[in-house]
Amino acid sequence: MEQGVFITFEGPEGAGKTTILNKLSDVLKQQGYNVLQTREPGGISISEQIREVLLNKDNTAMDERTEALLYAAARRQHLVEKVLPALEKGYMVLCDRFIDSSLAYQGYARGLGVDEVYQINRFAIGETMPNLTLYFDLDPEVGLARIQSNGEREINRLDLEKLSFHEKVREGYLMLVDRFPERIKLVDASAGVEEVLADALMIIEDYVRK
Ligand SMILES: Nc1ncnc2c1ncn2[C@@H]1O[C@H](COP(=O)(O)OP(=O)(O)OP(=O)(O)O)[C@@H](O)[C@H]1O
Ligand SMILES: Cc1cn([C@H]2C[C@H](O)[C@@H](COP(=O)(O)O)O2)c(=O)[nH]c1=O
Repeated sequence: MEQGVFITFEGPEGAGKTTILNKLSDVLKQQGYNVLQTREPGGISISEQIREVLLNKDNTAMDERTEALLYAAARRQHLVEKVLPALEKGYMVLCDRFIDSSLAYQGYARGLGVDEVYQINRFAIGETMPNLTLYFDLDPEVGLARIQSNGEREINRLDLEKLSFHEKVREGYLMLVDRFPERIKLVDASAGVEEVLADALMIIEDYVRK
């Protein structure tokens, strides 16, 4: 059977990844694709349990390397239990965050080192990298304000980091866009939802047409 396509969605807090992912899923299903929508950290029971530990606001004592290792562990389990079987069945897998989150948040913003964090993730994911990554670029102040005005979105441990941390996350992502221009495509997430959706859809359609 034909191998599927693995597409990941990245960006700082409140950039609109989940909003656009939900809409893209519907559009792509209507176009006839078998779509699996999932997220990191989480997506399956073990990884959702790790997510609770990672994002719990009370876990202020969490060491930075512990954090990086827990994200990688959640990623491994999610990959083998959910993502790889779907790709083997030919699905288009749309995943809210993947390795680039670890590179931007733990590697760059926490200062653990992008190459070091890449190495522990290679142990977790082996050769599996996304075919395509959409990076939703937004001023973190705007993203955090969006989250605060959304009454349904719980504020988590990472959201509570200083603005300077979130600015470094964005810097980290922009560095990754420069480093992997073939795989990572930038979407201007400051536009309205319909415009962002159209841009994201165009990037995916361009990719699958090739
Ligand atoms: N283009 C947009 N313009 C204005 N508001 C938006 C836009 N996209 C999403 N929002 C709103 O911003 C908030 C955050 O959106 P969403 O949850 O999709 O972001 P996210 O990138 O998944 O965030 P996080 O990764 O931090 O959970 C929501 O209230 C959503 O309705
Ligand atoms: C996968 C991954 C995620 N993070 C951070 C990014 C966010 O602050 C949270 C996840 O919350 P979301 O509402 O689902 O976006 O976790 C990270 O720091 N490192 C990672 O690898």
